[in-house]
This record gives sequence, structure tokens and C-alpha cells, in this order.
Amino acid sequence: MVKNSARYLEIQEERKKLPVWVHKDEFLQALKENQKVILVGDTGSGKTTQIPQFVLEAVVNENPNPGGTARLVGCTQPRRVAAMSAARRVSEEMDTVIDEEVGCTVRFDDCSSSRTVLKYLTDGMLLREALVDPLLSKYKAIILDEAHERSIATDLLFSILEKALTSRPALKLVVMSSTRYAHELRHYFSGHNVPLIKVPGRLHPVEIVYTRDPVTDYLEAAVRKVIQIHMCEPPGDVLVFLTGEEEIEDACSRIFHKLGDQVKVVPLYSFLPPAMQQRVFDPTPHPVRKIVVSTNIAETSLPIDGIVYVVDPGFSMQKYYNPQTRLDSLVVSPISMASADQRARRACTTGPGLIPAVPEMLRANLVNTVLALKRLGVKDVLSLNFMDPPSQKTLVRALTDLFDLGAMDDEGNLTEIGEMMSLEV
Ligand SMILES: Nc1ncnc2c1ncn2[C@@H]1O[C@H](COP(=O)(O)OP(=O)(O)OP(=O)(O)O)[C@@H](O)[C@H]1O
Repeated sequence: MVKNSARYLEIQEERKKLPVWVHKDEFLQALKENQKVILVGDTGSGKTTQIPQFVLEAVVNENPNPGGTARLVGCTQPRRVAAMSAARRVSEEMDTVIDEEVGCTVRFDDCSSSRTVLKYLTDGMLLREALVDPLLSKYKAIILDEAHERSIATDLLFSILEKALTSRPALKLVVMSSTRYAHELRHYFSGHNVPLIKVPGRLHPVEIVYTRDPVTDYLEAAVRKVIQIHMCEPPGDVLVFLTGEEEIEDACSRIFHKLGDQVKVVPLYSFLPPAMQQRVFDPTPHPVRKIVVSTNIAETSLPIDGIVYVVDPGFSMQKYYNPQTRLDSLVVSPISMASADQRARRACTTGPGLIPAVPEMLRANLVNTVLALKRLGVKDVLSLNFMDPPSQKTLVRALTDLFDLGAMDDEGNLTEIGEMMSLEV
């Protein structure tokens, strides 16, 4: 794309319409005057795609040869789909191919190079980098996005980054989340004088219609509802929430079987290859209606323009750890009210973000978390200042498991095996 090509100029115009642009100067001023800045905004306001470019402009482009090794702006995402999709979109906006100025690092896939200055990565990958280099010396600025998702890695990065920020006063931290999580972030950073910038979204009214009677087969009912919307309702794309790959593929083929080429049915789940995931953003030629059938990854991480109808049976698949049986199980569970609200607001891609009912730290097996903390030299993990402390039972179980595996000695230090295991976290 030529920098003044029609497509490039069109994208620049689209960017400037996003709500964060109104707050660009305020944000850059706050970043200049503070080491940490919090930015909260409704979904679709442009946090993920625009703020990293603003930060890049401020901390790298204004001082391209500062000496030292720090050259990167890193922006974390709890989900690999979101990291890859944002990197692809931003490299298009910056008129570059992926792995040049804009890179992306997710597990088993590194699209970055020595020329990369803006890197999207999963929070798990940044955590791994922090285990090897706790000062994160390659980075000029870190952006922790989607903090409200409360993934273990992002929660841990909050604590881990403190050391890097204290040792490196020039390192900047931006924390981004949905508006609803502002109160918790304010509380967490209270006493540190961290500015909080609020970006309103482009709110549209959402009408919620419930089924009159409970249904016995929610998959069948969701498919029927999609067909009914297509037959009876005005134009507009449809987003359907189901719990996993098998259900989604089943629903897609049933919808396609009924409606054929009148609609474009697009599945979305995390195991789908990136190019297939990207298809959710492809516009459809009029009058073909797009039907996206997704797991809860479409709930927070990807604003999809053009969605007017949302079909939500109200379930999701969650991983729970039972410290008694020492087993993880995948459970189809009813979603929280906050989650249902968030799903409804995917219509017209606006609305407040999700606050999951249970942060991952409180429902997961913590063996990997304890390994990471031990590697970082935390002596007493039981008294660490967690954002939401997990149960002592789960922590003690993780310590016992590591001891039983020979990863930790009886003084609570990592053994050679433990050191090796911690690099695989
Ligand atoms: N991969 C993509 N392809 C095409 N357009 C995209 C893509 N990602 C984002 N956009 C466009 O950019 C807009 C802003 O998206 P962005 O992800 O920056 O919002 P956000 O505020 O971070 O939302 P969320 O909190 O839901 O992640 C979207 O509404 C959409 O128009």
C-alpha cells in the first residue's frame, strides 16, 4: 500500500473517528508526566489498535536513538487470537507487513524481527520474557491490555513489573481495561498518583428479547433463532455465542444447510488457524448476511463491526481446578449477568467490558504460577500481595505438587529440574 494510496488514506480517516482520538493529547500529556497511566474505555473505542501507536509515537519515534537496548513498545493480550488480529490490523494501519515494524509473539509462533518496534504478545509470553529478563530491558513501554479479563498472567505481571519500573524510571506502563473495571484499578493503584483517562464509547441502545419458555436443546434453539432473524428481520450481521469447537461447527453446518448462500457463516474459536479467524472481519456483499458463530472469545477481545443481532443461549466453557481431586475439568456453565450484558453489547460493537465472575487466579491450578514466582525469587508465595489472593489450599497443593515432582527442595527453592520446568511455564 502506498502511503498516500486511497486505501491508506481511508484507513487513516477510519482511525480518527475512533473515540480514543479525542483523548490523544490528554493521554500523551499524562504519559509524558507519569510513569504509569490507566486508560479505561468501552469496547470498540480503539484502545487495542490506537493506544499502542500513540505510545510508539511518544516514546520511540520522538527519541529514535536513545542508546541502550530498549527499543520496543509491547502490548499484551490475554488471548492469542486477539494478539494476532490486533497486530495484523495495526500493521495494515501503519502500512507495513507483519514482523517488520509491527510484530506479534504468541506461543509457538513469533512474527517479530530486529526491526520490530511495536509488538503485540500474549500476557503469557511477556511473563516468560520477564522470567528470563525481570527488568524487561528490551522494552521502552509496556501496555497491559484487557486487564479486566483477570487472566493469571496479567494479574502476575502487575506485581512483577513493579521491580522493573522501580529500577528503570524511563520505562512506561499503560494499563487498559473496560470502563467497568476502573474502580478496581483505581483501588489497586491508590496512593501512587496514577492518572486515569476515561474514553466513552459510541453507545447505541440495545433491545434484549428473552425466549418465552426455557428450551431443552439450546443449540437447536439458537440455530432456529438465527434462521428466524434472517427470514424476518432487517439487514445486519448476527453473532451467536456457543461453548466450543464441536458445537460451533455443528451449528455452522446446520445454518448453512438451511440458508445456503443467502448467508456467510463464519466460525470463531481459538484453535482455528489465524487466517480463518480473520474471516470474521471480511465484509459480505449485499444482501448476504454474515453469521459469526463464536465461543466467548468474541465477548471481549474482538470488536466485529456490523453486528446488529446477538443470539446468546447463556453458556460458556470454563476450566476449573479441584485441589481435592487435583484435576482440571472443563465445565459448561451458565454465564454471569455481567457476561450476558457484555455479550448483548456486542451488537453495534459498543458497551462496557466484561468483569468475569471469577478471576482465573481463583479457579485454576496454580502449579505454573508458583513455578514462575519461585523463578523470580519470591520466597513466601503464601503471603504475596495478589490482586485477589487465591485460596491457601490451592497454593499449598501447588507447592506440594512441585515438591513431589522434585521441582522444589524442602527449603522451598527450585531444584535444577524446577528451573528447567519454569522456563516451560
Ligand atoms: N482485525 C481487524 N480488522 C478490521 N478492523 C479492525 C480489526 N481490529 C479492530 N478493527 C477496527 O478497529 C476498531 C477498534 O478496535 P479496538 O480493538 O482498538 O477497540 P478496543 O477499544 O480495544 O475494544 P476491546 O476492548 O473490545 O478490545 C474496531 O471497532 C474495528 O472497526
